[in-house]
Amino acid sequence: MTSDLRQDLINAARQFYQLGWMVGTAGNLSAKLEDGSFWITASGKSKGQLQENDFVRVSPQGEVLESPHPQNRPSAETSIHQAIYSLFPQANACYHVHSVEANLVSRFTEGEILPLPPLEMLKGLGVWKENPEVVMPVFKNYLEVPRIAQEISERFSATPPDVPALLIVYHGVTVWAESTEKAQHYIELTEYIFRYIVASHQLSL
Ligand SMILES: CSC[C@@H](O)[C@@H](O)C(=O)COP(=O)(O)O
Ligand SMILES: [Zn+2]
Repeated sequence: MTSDLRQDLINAARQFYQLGWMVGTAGNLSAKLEDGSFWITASGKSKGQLQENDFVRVSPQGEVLESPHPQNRPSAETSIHQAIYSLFPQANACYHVHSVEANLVSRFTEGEILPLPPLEMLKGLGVWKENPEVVMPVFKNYLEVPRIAQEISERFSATPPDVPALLIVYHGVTVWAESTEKAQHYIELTEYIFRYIVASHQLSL
């Protein structure tokens, strides 16, 4: 069971790496187990060639429970995954990638939000509305990652997001879902929406 989930993360990371969304060790992926602990990519690993021992299993509080290599450290952004699993108990996977488009759309944010175009693809993110007017929450990219996690916890506790995704400005997107398969879809969908936004600005639409 645990090894299956890591295999899902390995396969997703390889695909995202090939798409240019996890180059130079960027990004981190995690999947939650039934006891609430989660496997997360160890910090600084090449995401195109992960192996099962390139992960760390951490508790919901962030303690390392299992580390197949003694030198493995949990992702530097583990606190964001912890915040997401704590805020959304139904989430079983949390994926974070860095695409060029996520950084380009950072230019089109309006304070704490990125307005999303009313695309059919939003249905894939759970938005079942005609001509939806929804936004993606945007967070500042503090050097101290726990500070980003704290702001995510505070804002989402007060106001649940329209979509299961958030953008850290000039950094990348994070999505969460009930399964690793859905988290992969959500990354593909958010990246599609980012490409659309970038293209529409290029066309001055
Ligand atoms: C290419 S550096 C990117 C990191 O600073 C970070 O943002 C990231 O996504 C990967 O950190 P990691 O600690 O490997 O999970
Ligand atoms: Zn990152």
